[in-house]
Amino acid sequence: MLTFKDMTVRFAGLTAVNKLCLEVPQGSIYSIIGPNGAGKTTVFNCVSRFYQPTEGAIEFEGVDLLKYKPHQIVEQGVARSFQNVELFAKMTVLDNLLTGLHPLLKRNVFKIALNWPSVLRTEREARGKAAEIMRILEISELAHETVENLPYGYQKMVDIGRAMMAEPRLILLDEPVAGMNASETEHLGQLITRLKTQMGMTVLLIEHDMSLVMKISDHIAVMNFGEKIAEGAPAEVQRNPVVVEAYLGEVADAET
Ligand SMILES: Nc1ncnc2c1ncn2[C@@H]1O[C@H](COP(=O)(O)OP(=O)(O)OP(=O)(O)O)[C@@H](O)[C@H]1O
Repeated sequence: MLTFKDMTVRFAGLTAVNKLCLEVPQGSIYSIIGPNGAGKTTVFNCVSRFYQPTEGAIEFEGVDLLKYKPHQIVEQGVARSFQNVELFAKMTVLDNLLTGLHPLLKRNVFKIALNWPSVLRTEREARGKAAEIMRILEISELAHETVENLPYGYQKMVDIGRAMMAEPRLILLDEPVAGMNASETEHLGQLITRLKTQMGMTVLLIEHDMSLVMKISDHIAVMNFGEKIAEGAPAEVQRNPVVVEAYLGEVADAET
């Protein structure tokens, strides 16, 4: 579904990502792990088109993704959550979710000007969709709460809910459980699995919580210093000595 072909990203003298090749299969939870500064978020920023790779290609469903601008990506079926929650803090949960549709609605501006009943229908449908997503996230009772008043774990949920609003076929989640406690992590892990199994989305995940990654991923790519150093199913990656040395050493030691 998503293919990286020899993608390199350089910032001045620094090579953040070096000749990366990845193939993300449709319908999978595909995780990218690696130490801080390995290049994971840079990969996301290329997919969401905030960064332009220096070399190489990204294809989504066989189409060159690099020809699109950031605001066109949602229309192509790709949405993302952010490492640091980036919501409208003074707005309600419901209104934040509705902003997730904004990139899709924008192009209908003439329709909006000329056809008021259809706009009302669109708004009704949008609210219906937001209600459905809040139900899935189990945050319906928070619909009219101002986001800045919510605990961090709930803000993360809203951030993901906003990405879900566009019904993407591919959703990028950047450290979704960072800052969450164990039960919030468990809950969100189940939700991420449901994005795949019930909603048919493909999930590209960056996450430092190794027990979550090992539990929910179908496939894991490991990066270090901008390079892919290993990939495979969770069990394969977990026992790969190169990975253990680069990243999982402490986790493996702790578990044995
Ligand atoms: N806009 C930028 N300008 C210059 N350097 C950058 C930029 N974005 C990222 N980098 C550098 O690229 C490297 C990879 O950073 P990146 O954020 O992709 O790593 P990461 O694996 O996501 O790390 P973390 O797990 O800490 O989020 C780092 O050395 C970082 O400082």
